[in-house]
Amino acid sequence: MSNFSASSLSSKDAPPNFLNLDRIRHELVQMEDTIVFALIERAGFAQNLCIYSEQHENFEGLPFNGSFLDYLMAEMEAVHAKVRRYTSPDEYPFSKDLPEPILPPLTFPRLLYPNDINLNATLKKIYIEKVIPSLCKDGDDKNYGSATTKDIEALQILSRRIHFGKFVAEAKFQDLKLQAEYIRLIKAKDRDGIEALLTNRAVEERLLKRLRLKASIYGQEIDETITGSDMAKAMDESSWRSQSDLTLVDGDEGKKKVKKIDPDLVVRIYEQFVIPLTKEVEVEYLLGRLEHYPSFVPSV
Ligand SMILES: C=C(O[C@@H]1C=C(C(=O)O)C=C[C@H]1O)C(=O)O
Repeated sequence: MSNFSASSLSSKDAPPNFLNLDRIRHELVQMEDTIVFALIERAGFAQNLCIYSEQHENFEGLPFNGSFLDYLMAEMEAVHAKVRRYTSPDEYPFSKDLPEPILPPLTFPRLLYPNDINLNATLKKIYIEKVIPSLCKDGDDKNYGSATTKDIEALQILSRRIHFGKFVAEAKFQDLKLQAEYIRLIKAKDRDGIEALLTNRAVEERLLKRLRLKASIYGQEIDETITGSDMAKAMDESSWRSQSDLTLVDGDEGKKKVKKIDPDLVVRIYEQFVIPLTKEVEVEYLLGRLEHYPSFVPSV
Protein backbone atom coordinates (compact mmCIF):
# COMPACT_ATOMS: atom_id res chain seq x y z
CA MET A 1 0.00 0.00 0.00
CA SER A 2 1.25 3.47 -0.75
CA ASN A 3 3.11 5.56 1.79
CA PHE A 4 1.05 8.39 0.49
CA SER A 5 -2.15 6.83 1.78
CA ALA A 6 -0.77 5.10 4.86
CA SER A 7 1.44 7.76 6.36
CA SER A 8 0.48 11.07 4.87
CA LEU A 9 -3.21 10.80 4.05
CA SER A 10 -4.53 8.99 7.08
CA SER A 11 -2.76 11.03 9.72
CA LYS A 12 -4.78 13.92 11.07
CA ASP A 13 -1.68 16.05 10.98
CA ALA A 14 -1.26 15.84 7.22
CA PRO A 15 0.39 19.17 6.37
CA PRO A 16 -2.13 21.80 5.24
CA ASN A 17 -0.13 22.19 2.04
CA PHE A 18 -0.99 18.64 1.06
CA LEU A 19 -2.48 19.90 -2.20
CA ASN A 20 0.79 21.62 -3.02
CA LEU A 21 1.42 20.81 -6.70
CA ASP A 22 5.17 20.35 -6.22
CA ARG A 23 4.53 17.82 -3.46
CA ILE A 24 2.04 15.94 -5.63
CA ARG A 25 4.49 15.95 -8.54
CA HIS A 26 7.13 14.53 -6.22
CA GLU A 27 4.82 11.59 -5.57
CA LEU A 28 4.45 11.06 -9.33
CA VAL A 29 8.24 11.03 -9.70
CA GLN A 30 8.50 8.40 -6.96
CA MET A 31 6.04 6.22 -8.86
CA GLU A 32 8.22 6.25 -11.99
CA ASP A 33 10.72 3.87 -10.40
CA THR A 34 8.03 1.38 -9.38
CA ILE A 35 6.46 1.54 -12.82
CA VAL A 36 9.77 0.98 -14.65
CA PHE A 37 10.66 -1.96 -12.44
CA ALA A 38 7.16 -3.44 -12.82
CA LEU A 39 7.50 -3.27 -16.61
CA ILE A 40 10.98 -4.81 -16.45
CA GLU A 41 9.59 -7.65 -14.33
CA ARG A 42 6.74 -8.35 -16.77
CA ALA A 43 9.11 -8.18 -19.73
CA GLY A 44 10.85 -11.23 -18.27
CA PHE A 45 7.99 -13.43 -19.47
CA ALA A 46 6.43 -14.18 -22.84
CA GLN A 47 3.25 -12.43 -23.86
CA ASN A 48 1.17 -15.45 -22.79
CA LEU A 49 -1.89 -13.86 -24.40
CA CYS A 50 -4.13 -16.70 -23.14
CA ILE A 51 -4.02 -14.93 -19.76
CA TYR A 52 -6.21 -12.17 -21.19
CA SER A 53 -8.71 -14.30 -23.15
CA GLU A 54 -12.16 -15.08 -21.79
CA GLN A 55 -12.72 -18.81 -21.14
CA HIS A 56 -9.40 -19.81 -22.75
CA GLU A 57 -8.92 -23.56 -23.22
CA ASN A 58 -5.66 -23.45 -21.25
CA PHE A 59 -7.76 -22.79 -18.14
CA GLU A 60 -10.67 -25.10 -18.94
CA GLY A 61 -12.23 -26.67 -15.86
CA LEU A 62 -10.78 -24.09 -13.45
CA PRO A 63 -13.26 -22.48 -11.02
CA PHE A 64 -13.76 -19.14 -12.76
CA ASN A 65 -15.35 -17.54 -15.79
CA GLY A 66 -13.72 -14.73 -17.73
CA SER A 67 -9.97 -14.33 -18.16
CA PHE A 68 -7.24 -15.67 -15.90
CA LEU A 69 -6.09 -12.09 -15.30
CA ASP A 70 -9.56 -11.02 -14.16
CA TYR A 71 -9.80 -14.06 -11.90
CA LEU A 72 -6.45 -13.49 -10.18
CA MET A 73 -7.03 -9.73 -10.01
CA ALA A 74 -10.40 -10.27 -8.26
CA GLU A 75 -8.85 -12.74 -5.82
CA MET A 76 -6.00 -10.38 -4.91
CA GLU A 77 -8.18 -7.28 -4.72
CA ALA A 78 -10.63 -9.08 -2.45
CA VAL A 79 -7.85 -9.64 0.09
CA HIS A 80 -6.65 -6.04 -0.27
CA ALA A 81 -10.22 -4.74 0.11
CA LYS A 82 -10.50 -6.55 3.44
CA VAL A 83 -7.54 -4.55 4.72
CA ARG A 84 -9.25 -1.35 3.50
CA ARG A 85 -6.89 -0.63 0.62
CA TYR A 86 -9.68 0.86 -1.48
CA THR A 87 -10.91 3.23 1.20
CA SER A 88 -7.79 5.27 0.47
CA PRO A 89 -8.47 8.06 -2.09
CA ASP A 90 -5.34 7.13 -4.05
CA GLU A 91 -6.24 3.44 -4.60
CA TYR A 92 -8.78 2.22 -7.21
CA PRO A 93 -9.78 -1.41 -7.84
CA PHE A 94 -10.25 -3.14 -11.19
CA SER A 95 -12.79 -5.63 -9.83
CA LYS A 96 -16.41 -5.14 -8.81
CA ASP A 97 -18.31 -6.42 -5.76
CA LEU A 98 -15.33 -6.49 -3.40
CA PRO A 99 -15.79 -7.46 0.27
CA GLU A 100 -16.06 -4.85 3.03
CA PRO A 101 -12.96 -4.13 5.13
CA ILE A 102 -12.43 -6.21 8.25
CA LEU A 103 -10.34 -3.38 9.75
CA PRO A 104 -11.98 -0.26 11.19
CA PRO A 105 -12.09 2.74 8.82
CA LEU A 106 -9.24 5.23 8.71
CA THR A 107 -9.99 8.94 8.65
CA PHE A 108 -8.55 10.67 5.60
CA PRO A 109 -8.21 14.39 4.94
CA ARG A 110 -10.99 15.53 2.58
CA LEU A 111 -8.79 16.57 -0.35
CA LEU A 112 -11.09 15.49 -3.21
CA TYR A 113 -14.81 15.98 -3.69
CA PRO A 114 -16.78 12.67 -3.54
CA ASN A 115 -16.48 10.98 -6.95
CA ASP A 116 -16.48 7.55 -8.57
CA ILE A 117 -14.08 8.33 -11.41
CA ASN A 118 -12.30 5.09 -12.24
CA LEU A 119 -10.50 4.63 -15.59
CA ASN A 120 -9.12 1.17 -14.80
CA ALA A 121 -11.18 -0.57 -17.52
CA THR A 122 -9.62 1.72 -20.13
CA LEU A 123 -6.17 1.31 -18.59
CA LYS A 124 -6.46 -2.51 -18.62
CA LYS A 125 -7.58 -2.54 -22.27
CA ILE A 126 -4.64 -0.35 -23.35
CA TYR A 127 -2.23 -2.41 -21.25
CA ILE A 128 -3.34 -5.69 -22.85
CA GLU A 129 -3.71 -4.45 -26.43
CA LYS A 130 -0.81 -1.99 -26.67
CA VAL A 131 1.73 -2.44 -23.84
CA ILE A 132 2.07 -6.23 -23.62
CA PRO A 133 2.70 -6.82 -27.36
CA SER A 134 5.50 -4.20 -27.28
CA LEU A 135 6.93 -5.16 -23.91
CA CYS A 136 7.11 -8.96 -24.03
CA LYS A 137 8.53 -11.47 -26.47
CA ASP A 138 5.90 -13.26 -28.55
CA GLY A 139 4.76 -16.72 -27.53
CA ASP A 140 3.63 -18.76 -24.54
CA ASP A 141 6.15 -19.81 -21.87
CA LYS A 142 3.48 -21.34 -19.60
CA ASN A 143 4.48 -19.00 -16.76
CA TYR A 144 0.85 -17.94 -16.37
CA GLY A 145 0.89 -17.37 -12.62
CA SER A 146 4.13 -15.38 -12.63
CA ALA A 147 3.25 -13.30 -15.68
CA THR A 148 -0.22 -12.51 -14.34
CA THR A 149 1.14 -11.57 -10.92
CA LYS A 150 3.51 -9.15 -12.65
CA ASP A 151 0.61 -7.82 -14.74
CA ILE A 152 -1.36 -7.08 -11.58
CA GLU A 153 1.57 -5.32 -9.94
CA ALA A 154 2.08 -3.20 -13.06
CA LEU A 155 -1.61 -2.41 -13.45
CA GLN A 156 -1.98 -1.43 -9.79
CA ILE A 157 0.86 1.08 -9.84
CA LEU A 158 -0.23 2.42 -13.25
CA SER A 159 -3.75 2.83 -11.85
CA ARG A 160 -2.48 4.72 -8.84
CA ARG A 161 -0.39 6.91 -11.11
CA ILE A 162 -3.19 7.92 -13.49
CA HIS A 163 -5.75 8.46 -10.72
CA PHE A 164 -3.29 10.74 -8.95
CA GLY A 165 -4.57 13.11 -11.60
CA LYS A 166 -7.42 13.86 -9.19
CA PHE A 167 -5.03 15.43 -6.67
CA VAL A 168 -3.30 17.30 -9.49
CA ALA A 169 -6.63 18.61 -10.76
CA GLU A 170 -7.79 19.75 -7.32
CA ALA A 171 -4.46 21.47 -6.71
CA LYS A 172 -4.74 23.28 -10.05
CA PHE A 173 -8.35 24.25 -9.32
CA GLN A 174 -7.22 25.76 -6.01
CA ASP A 175 -4.86 28.09 -7.89
CA LEU A 176 -6.86 31.31 -7.60
CA LYS A 177 -5.02 32.80 -10.56
CA LEU A 178 -6.65 30.16 -12.79
CA GLN A 179 -9.81 29.15 -10.94
CA ALA A 180 -12.10 31.54 -12.79
CA GLU A 181 -10.84 30.22 -16.13
CA TYR A 182 -11.37 26.63 -15.03
CA ILE A 183 -14.90 27.51 -13.90
CA ARG A 184 -15.62 29.13 -17.25
CA LEU A 185 -14.35 26.09 -19.19
CA ILE A 186 -16.17 23.64 -16.90
CA LYS A 187 -19.46 25.52 -17.34
CA ALA A 188 -18.91 25.38 -21.11
CA LYS A 189 -18.09 21.64 -20.83
CA ASP A 190 -15.01 22.49 -22.90
CA ARG A 191 -12.91 19.32 -22.49
CA ASP A 192 -10.23 20.44 -24.91
CA GLY A 193 -10.01 23.84 -23.25
CA ILE A 194 -9.70 22.28 -19.81
CA GLU A 195 -7.01 19.87 -21.00
CA ALA A 196 -5.09 22.68 -22.67
CA LEU A 197 -5.19 24.77 -19.49
CA LEU A 198 -4.04 21.94 -17.22
CA THR A 199 -1.28 20.75 -19.60
CA ASN A 200 2.27 21.59 -18.64
CA ARG A 201 4.57 20.57 -21.48
CA ALA A 202 7.71 21.57 -19.59
CA VAL A 203 6.85 19.13 -16.81
CA GLU A 204 6.10 16.42 -19.36
CA GLU A 205 9.37 16.96 -21.24
CA ARG A 206 11.40 16.84 -18.03
CA LEU A 207 9.55 13.70 -16.99
CA LEU A 208 10.22 11.87 -20.28
CA LYS A 209 13.92 12.77 -20.23
CA ARG A 210 14.24 11.59 -16.62
CA LEU A 211 12.29 8.45 -17.40
CA ARG A 212 14.57 7.51 -20.29
CA LEU A 213 17.57 7.88 -18.01
CA LYS A 214 15.98 5.76 -15.30
CA ALA A 215 14.95 3.05 -17.75
CA SER A 216 18.46 3.10 -19.22
CA ILE A 217 20.04 2.53 -15.83
CA TYR A 218 17.45 0.25 -14.24
CA GLY A 219 17.28 -1.82 -17.41
CA GLN A 220 21.05 -2.37 -17.35
CA GLU A 221 22.42 -5.61 -15.95
CA ILE A 222 24.48 -4.03 -13.20
CA ASP A 223 27.33 -6.08 -11.76
CA GLU A 224 30.84 -5.44 -10.52
CA THR A 225 32.08 -5.42 -14.10
CA ILE A 226 30.01 -2.37 -15.05
CA THR A 227 32.26 0.43 -16.20
CA GLY A 228 31.84 4.18 -16.28
CA SER A 229 31.75 4.06 -20.05
CA ASP A 230 29.01 1.44 -19.88
CA MET A 231 26.92 3.83 -17.80
CA ALA A 232 27.72 6.72 -20.11
CA LYS A 233 26.66 4.61 -23.08
CA ALA A 234 23.50 3.53 -21.25
CA MET A 235 22.58 7.17 -20.86
CA ASP A 236 23.55 8.02 -24.43
CA GLU A 237 20.30 7.84 -26.37
CA SER A 238 22.11 7.12 -29.61
CA SER A 239 23.52 3.86 -28.27
CA TRP A 240 20.11 2.24 -28.27
CA ARG A 241 18.97 -0.38 -30.75
CA SER A 242 15.49 -1.95 -30.98
CA GLN A 243 14.21 -3.86 -28.00
CA SER A 244 14.48 -7.09 -30.02
CA ASP A 245 18.25 -6.90 -29.72
CA LEU A 246 18.85 -7.09 -26.00
CA THR A 247 22.60 -7.30 -26.23
CA LEU A 248 22.70 -3.57 -26.62
CA VAL A 249 25.63 -2.05 -24.86
CA ASP A 250 29.05 -3.67 -25.08
CA GLY A 251 31.36 -3.17 -22.19
CA ASP A 252 34.87 -4.32 -23.02
CA GLU A 253 35.22 -6.62 -25.98
CA GLY A 254 33.18 -9.75 -25.38
CA LYS A 255 31.49 -8.45 -22.21
CA LYS A 256 27.89 -7.93 -23.27
CA LYS A 257 25.56 -5.99 -21.02
CA VAL A 258 22.03 -7.28 -21.50
CA LYS A 259 19.28 -4.68 -21.52
CA LYS A 260 16.11 -5.78 -19.78
CA ILE A 261 13.96 -3.10 -21.31
CA ASP A 262 14.19 -0.54 -24.11
CA PRO A 263 14.03 2.99 -22.67
CA ASP A 264 12.39 4.20 -25.87
CA LEU A 265 9.51 1.81 -25.13
CA VAL A 266 9.14 3.07 -21.57
CA VAL A 267 9.06 6.65 -22.86
CA ARG A 268 6.44 5.70 -25.47
CA ILE A 269 4.26 4.00 -22.85
CA TYR A 270 4.25 7.17 -20.78
CA GLU A 271 3.90 9.55 -23.73
CA GLN A 272 1.11 7.60 -25.48
CA PHE A 273 -0.78 6.13 -22.53
CA VAL A 274 0.21 7.13 -18.97
CA ILE A 275 0.25 10.90 -19.41
CA PRO A 276 -2.91 11.04 -21.61
CA LEU A 277 -4.82 8.85 -19.15
CA THR A 278 -3.67 11.01 -16.24
CA LYS A 279 -4.90 14.10 -18.05
CA GLU A 280 -8.19 12.35 -18.82
CA VAL A 281 -8.61 11.77 -15.08
CA GLU A 282 -7.83 15.43 -14.46
CA VAL A 283 -10.41 16.55 -17.01
CA GLU A 284 -13.09 14.18 -15.69
CA TYR A 285 -12.44 15.34 -12.14
CA LEU A 286 -12.66 19.00 -13.10
CA LEU A 287 -15.84 18.50 -15.15
CA GLY A 288 -17.59 17.35 -11.98
CA ARG A 289 -16.00 19.94 -9.73
CA LEU A 290 -18.74 22.59 -9.88
CA GLU A 291 -21.33 20.13 -8.58
CA HIS A 292 -19.50 20.59 -5.28
CA TYR A 293 -18.62 24.26 -5.56
CA PRO A 294 -18.38 26.33 -3.49
CA SER A 295 -19.66 23.84 -0.89
CA PHE A 296 -16.64 21.57 -1.04
CA VAL A 297 -13.37 23.03 0.23
CA PRO A 298 -10.42 20.64 0.71
CA SER A 299 -9.52 20.17 4.35
CA VAL A 300 -6.99 18.09 6.21
C1 LIG B 1 0.33 15.73 -13.75
C2 LIG B 1 0.26 16.97 -14.25
O1 LIG B 1 -0.64 17.30 -15.24
C3 LIG B 1 -0.34 17.01 -16.62
C4 LIG B 1 0.04 15.58 -16.76
C5 LIG B 1 1.35 15.23 -16.59
C6 LIG B 1 1.72 13.78 -16.45
O2 LIG B 1 0.81 12.93 -16.56
O3 LIG B 1 2.90 13.50 -16.19
C7 LIG B 1 2.38 16.21 -16.53
C8 LIG B 1 2.09 17.54 -16.72
C9 LIG B 1 0.73 17.97 -17.14
O4 LIG B 1 0.64 18.08 -18.53
C10 LIG B 1 1.15 18.06 -13.78
O5 LIG B 1 0.88 19.22 -14.12
O6 LIG B 1 2.11 17.74 -13.02
